[in-house]
Amino acid sequence: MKIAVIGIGNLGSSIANGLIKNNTFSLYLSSRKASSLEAFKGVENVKTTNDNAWAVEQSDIVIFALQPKHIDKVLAEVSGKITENHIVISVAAGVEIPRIESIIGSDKNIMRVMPNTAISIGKSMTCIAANDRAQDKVSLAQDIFNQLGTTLVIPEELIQAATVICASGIAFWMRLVRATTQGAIQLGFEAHEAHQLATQTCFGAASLLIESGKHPEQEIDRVTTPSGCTIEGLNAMEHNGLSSALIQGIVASFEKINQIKKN
Ligand SMILES: NC(=O)C1=CN([C@@H]2O[C@H](COP(=O)(O)OP(=O)(O)OC[C@H]3O[C@@H](n4cnc5c(N)ncnc54)[C@H](OP(=O)(O)O)[C@@H]3O)[C@@H](O)[C@H]2O)C=CC1
Ligand SMILES: O=C(O)[C@@H]1CCC=N1
Repeated sequence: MKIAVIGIGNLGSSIANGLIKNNTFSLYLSSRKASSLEAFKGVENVKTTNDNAWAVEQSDIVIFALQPKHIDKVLAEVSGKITENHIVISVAAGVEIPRIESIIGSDKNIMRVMPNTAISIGKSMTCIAANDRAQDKVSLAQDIFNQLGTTLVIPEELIQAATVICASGIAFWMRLVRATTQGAIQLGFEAHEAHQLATQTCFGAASLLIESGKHPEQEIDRVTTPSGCTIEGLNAMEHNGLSSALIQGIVASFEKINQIKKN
């Protein structure tokens, strides 16, 4: 399978790194600046270029990892090279399938895929939506992205919400980890120890929920000793608006992505 990634920035490089670790794909990485491609020079099964059209011509699947403000121009530039056999994947936040179809044609296989930066280590939560033409190609996309984490196929209307929860979500969880680290340092741990305690506890909490399939409150009930320190801490956090702040942040992020969609 030959995969082109157009735009080797934060997400494009994460996708490339995930695909390289997998070691079953031939990759064509295209970006404007030589510095964006430097880290991939000489890597086995990887070709780098600043010629987007060439990368499209070489590949079966093309992933456009461009900012919303750049994607229309690049799609128009390579449109003539996109065939009915290509699978065109956009990860651009807020850029809807009809907008892509209006540039390259609705007779093309088009998907909006929303991974997160954990794709670089094969741990992405990736949501996938496809246009009518590409419905029979969705399982192929799932096969690829399942090798880079976990996938969920969703209707396109939910991709904006998935972007907030899964893609922006990485930043939200990082901030919670950082705050926990700051708390641990205040309680007496060295910074590196605090980081280890926070990240491993976060990992343990997520793993417990994934492996048990339980609701978070069931696991919380097992930790909260009556009159104990956990419920004291949880209630203080809620009095200060922890759940409310998170939900408001998610909604604010969703409102913003819907503005990007209109631009
Ligand atoms: N970052 C994230 O976690 C996530 C991002 N997204 C979406 O992915 C997209 C990319 O985001 P992100 O990686 O953060 O953005 P970046 O700005 O880091 O990367 C975009 C890259 O596109 C390249 N580029 C711009 N114009 C061209 C062109 N004409 N030809 C080839 N390459 C070009 C730039 O490369 P150069 O530097 O070489 O000029 C730049 O590095 C956005 O639409 C974003 O909404 C979605 C989910 C998660
Ligand atoms: O912040 C953004 O707009 C992009 C989309 C999700 C993650 N990064």
